[in-house]
Amino acid sequence: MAPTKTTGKDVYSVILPTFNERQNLPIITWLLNRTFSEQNIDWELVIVDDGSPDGTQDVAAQLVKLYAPHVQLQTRTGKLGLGTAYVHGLQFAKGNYIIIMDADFSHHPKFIPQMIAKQKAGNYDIVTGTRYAGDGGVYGWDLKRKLTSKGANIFADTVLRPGVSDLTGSFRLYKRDVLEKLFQSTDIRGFTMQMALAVTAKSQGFSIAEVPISFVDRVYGDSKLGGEEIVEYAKGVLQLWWST
Ligand SMILES: Nc1nc2c(ncn2[C@@H]2O[C@H](COP(=O)(O)OP(=O)(O)O[C@H]3O[C@H](CO)[C@@H](O)[C@H](O)[C@@H]3O)[C@@H](O)[C@H]2O)c(=O)[nH]1
Repeated sequence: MAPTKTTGKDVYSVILPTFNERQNLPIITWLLNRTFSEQNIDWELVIVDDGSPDGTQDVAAQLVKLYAPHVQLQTRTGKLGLGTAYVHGLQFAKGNYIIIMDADFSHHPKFIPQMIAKQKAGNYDIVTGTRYAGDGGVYGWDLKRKLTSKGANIFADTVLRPGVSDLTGSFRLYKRDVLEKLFQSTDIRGFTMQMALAVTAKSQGFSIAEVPISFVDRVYGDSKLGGEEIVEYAKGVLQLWWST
């Protein structure tokens, strides 16, 4: 892909929440470095680790040295959840654009230049990766997980009508000030937060563009999504329906 045109002052901060990602972290960091370097884009990586027992923080500390000054490690004690990890990471991020993604390659860095180009083309407030439009897709999930994800999107779309094809996906590019406003506007966190941020953004008039992505299930480690999160999600949809 041809290099993406940025203003020269733009800095992209990737916030990467990690819990037990020791095996994935070196490769995702290498891929991010390669992607941004090839495009000559100013970037940083903010790893937010919640005391992973598998030694993720030791690996991250090595990466901080190896990729200096691009990588920083922020730690919290105990597993405090995906949503609050983004909020925590944003306090330390220096970029005027924020990218949030997973550490396990389900979100491949190769889509980042397309997301940046899309944002620039329309000066969008948010660009979201979508598995459910264009040539986007999901690979490697069993039927139960596919139905859960699709069902969660259909449920929220039917109740809230936000016009975003992938409400639960978390591979997104935000203008920093927009993300800050959204964090202040909704207190919904956890896995439900992606949906809450998109719905709140739409209700506040922010523009959202989409880039189709291939979501590939993780090879190393386990998903942290459980029944509790699914119940929380349903509650979150109804809470937003009531409040918007
Ligand atoms: N710091 C921190 N990180 C966490 C925590 N829980 C999960 N993570 C990190 O958050 C990312 C996503 O977690 P997974 O457990 O791999 O998520 P998933 O089940 O594959 O869910 C994906 O799909 C969902 C539905 O489409 C998405 O909503 C979700 O954001 C994610 O993309 C990974 O980098 C993981 O290490 C936590 O409590 N704390």
